[in-house]
Amino acid sequence: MKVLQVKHLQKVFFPGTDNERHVLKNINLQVDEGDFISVIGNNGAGKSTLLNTIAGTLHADAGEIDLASHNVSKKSIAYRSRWMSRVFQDPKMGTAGDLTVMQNLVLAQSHTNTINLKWYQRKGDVEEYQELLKTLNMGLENFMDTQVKYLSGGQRQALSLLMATLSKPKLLLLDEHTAALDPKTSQEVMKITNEMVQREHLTTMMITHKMSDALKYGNRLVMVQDGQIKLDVRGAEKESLDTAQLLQAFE
Ligand SMILES: Nc1ncnc2c1ncn2[C@@H]1O[C@H](COP(=O)(O)OP(=O)(O)OP(=O)(O)O)[C@@H](O)[C@H]1O
Repeated sequence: MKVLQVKHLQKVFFPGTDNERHVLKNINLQVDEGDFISVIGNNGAGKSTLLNTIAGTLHADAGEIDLASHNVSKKSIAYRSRWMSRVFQDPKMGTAGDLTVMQNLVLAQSHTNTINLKWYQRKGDVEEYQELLKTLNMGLENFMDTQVKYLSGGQRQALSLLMATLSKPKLLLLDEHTAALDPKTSQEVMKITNEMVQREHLTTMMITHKMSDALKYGNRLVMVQDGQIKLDVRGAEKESLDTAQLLQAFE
């Protein structure tokens, strides 16, 4: 079953001026349920613009976006977020620094349920959240009442991931979500990401500049180049790719 269908998507920045730039040129992409897609490409290729138009941060100039069988092309970010979650490069973007770990989790949950911050302070619920945090293996279950601004970047990004997936989104968008972390933490967060995606069967699009991660994780790899999809491989074909072949595909 398809989760996302992008049809003839186009985005032009500064149209009609000397700076006119066609950043998305007739992009067509179908994302099936359970796909875990690594999205790679040169700086300025259009990867983030593609994610931004899917998420609704930017509106496309032409084309159509169907998400969970709804035409969302002209819909707001809020409307699309019924089915979609996003984690950004900056760990600060996905969490509220002045709120505690617990309060952040409650807030994330309240996007789908009508609950309030107090309601979820009951013992049973605290334990439920602690169990969830334990799955991250970052010791966050011991910091339930700590303000998130005091966490490390890796802990904060792992929490962002958990918050983004609490509502069991149909589509998870990861926009270079490990790029701001040190190499070791980046690998830890990548491992957590993969475990979460597999456990929850999350359909995922992940932008990364790390060729090794793009090859290692996911069932599918999409390369964006100059606003177009240059490469779209999956399954055994993806498995057989190596870094040298990928680098060759870059122009
Ligand atoms: N809001 C915007 N207004 C004007 N130009 C933009 C805007 N967003 C992106 N661009 C331009 O569109 C082009 C593609 O940018 P985009 O961020 O999508 O590339 P990318 O593939 O994600 O690159 P990177 O790997 O460097 O993040 C770039 O030339 C960028 O300067």
